[in-house]
Amino acid sequence: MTIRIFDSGDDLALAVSRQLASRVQSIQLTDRTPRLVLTGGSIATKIYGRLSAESGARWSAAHYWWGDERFVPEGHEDRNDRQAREGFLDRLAVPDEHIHAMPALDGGLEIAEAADAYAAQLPEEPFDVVLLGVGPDAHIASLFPGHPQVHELERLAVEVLDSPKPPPERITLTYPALNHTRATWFVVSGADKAEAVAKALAGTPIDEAPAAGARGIEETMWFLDTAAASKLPR
Ligand SMILES: O=C1O[C@H](COP(=O)(O)O)[C@@H](O)[C@H](O)[C@H]1O
Repeated sequence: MTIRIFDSGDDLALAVSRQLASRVQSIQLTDRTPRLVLTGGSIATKIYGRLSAESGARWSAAHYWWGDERFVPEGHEDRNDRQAREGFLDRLAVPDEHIHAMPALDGGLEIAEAADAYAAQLPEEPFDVVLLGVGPDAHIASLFPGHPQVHELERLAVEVLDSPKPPPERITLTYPALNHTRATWFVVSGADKAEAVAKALAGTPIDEAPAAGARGIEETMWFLDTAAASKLPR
């Protein structure tokens, strides 16, 4: 596991955008298609805004999934896919068939069916990078402390009906899907996340700190700003 600490959220976002571009580029140099899992959340907006066409990565040739999504109508401002489309997918001309968005409330499926439909769309091969924001309660994706979804080992995507953070209805990947990845990159900014980061890195049980349960097969990186890192032991 690697921890990188930056002076500010802006510095963190720039570093993650550069490292992601370089990872995508090196995968493409081996003639593989990069498979990336996106996150919602505040720092993700900054990262997406810094992804650029000049970086050397062919963003339009990569494929994108989500770690979680809010079960609201398509195009709703709470949708994590809208955030990513506005942040970079539209700007960098990523074709629709590469964007594997989770089903929406108005998509014609009940939420549990929608979760199963999404699970069926996941690749068999591992993801290349799973990006994860972390909430102040140490949640990742929509795996919340004390909620049964953290113990799901069979289904790859599940419904959440009572998210403590609005909106209440969501779909989330579970650990078996999130951890089927070469690399896991946590991206965390702000003093309100400091305790969550400290708990996760101390190996607190997943029931209390879901972030403690995510890891990549080859690499687990924590990108923190100094505020988010402020409760780590020296
Ligand atoms: O609700 C969510 O929250 C987390 C963290 O968001 P943040 O704004 O506190 O950084 C995010 O990772 C997740 O994708 C999202 O749906």
